[in-house]
Amino acid sequence: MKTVIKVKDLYKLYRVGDEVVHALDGLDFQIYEGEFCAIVGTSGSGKSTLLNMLAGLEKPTKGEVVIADRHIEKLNEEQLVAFRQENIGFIFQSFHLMGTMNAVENVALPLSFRGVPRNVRMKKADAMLDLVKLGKHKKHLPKQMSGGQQQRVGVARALVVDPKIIFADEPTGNLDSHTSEEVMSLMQQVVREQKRTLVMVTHDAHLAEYADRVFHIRDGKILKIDDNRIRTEEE
Ligand SMILES: Nc1ncnc2c1ncn2[C@@H]1O[C@H](COP(=O)(O)OP(=O)(O)OP(=O)(O)O)[C@@H](O)[C@H]1O
Repeated sequence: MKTVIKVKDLYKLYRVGDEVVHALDGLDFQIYEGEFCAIVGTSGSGKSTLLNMLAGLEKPTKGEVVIADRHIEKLNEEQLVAFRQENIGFIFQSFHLMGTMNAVENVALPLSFRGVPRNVRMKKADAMLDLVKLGKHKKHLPKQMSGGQQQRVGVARALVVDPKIIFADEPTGNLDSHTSEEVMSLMQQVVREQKRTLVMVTHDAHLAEYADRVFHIRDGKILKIDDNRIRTEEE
């Protein structure tokens, strides 16, 4: 199996007044190509800090984050922007869709930042919306769609740039439990079909069951890593 993300001896400390918070307290792990990994923990356990380190949004205090053979912690801002554009798709809790653009236009947006011609953009966005089963809602504005449909647009938008890795931060945090399950199973399916690597952060241990592997994090440390694939095979 090919390693896509390698985290080595990772620390992030924050100083708050006289106190030092160990947000990440010595993490070591690898994520392999094609895996769906969930990082699970309660509020304040360090999930968002970890995702920020992986995406290069913050610098670690110590340690290494190697993604697709690049040392993320050593890149400057300009290199990081280029790296993210080339390798990473994001799915956000609050969808982050443009209210004045319809579904296809929203999905096509990341391609316009890369200078892809309009007809190619629209064709790709169209295909992605079919993939997330929103074929009938292509011309709908975000406000004309349900929360679950809006997040499916978010999933399509993350995939449209052919990213090696997708990061999702509480992607179903604003959805009811039934819709959350639908979005999770869609993400699971497209990640498998398209052989993407997906790293999702959630506080919900039940939703984490959709992942291939579950990293349990507490006080900035990994307590254990569960492999759901082994269990599924045994069942
Ligand atoms: N910028 C910061 N300055 C100081 N402390 C911080 C900062 N960011 C995070 N922390 C602290 O680091 C720890 C981990 O925070 P983090 O946001 O990663 O947790 P989380 O698991 O994502 O929580 P939640 O589920 O509530 O978002 C917490 O104790 C938090 O208070």
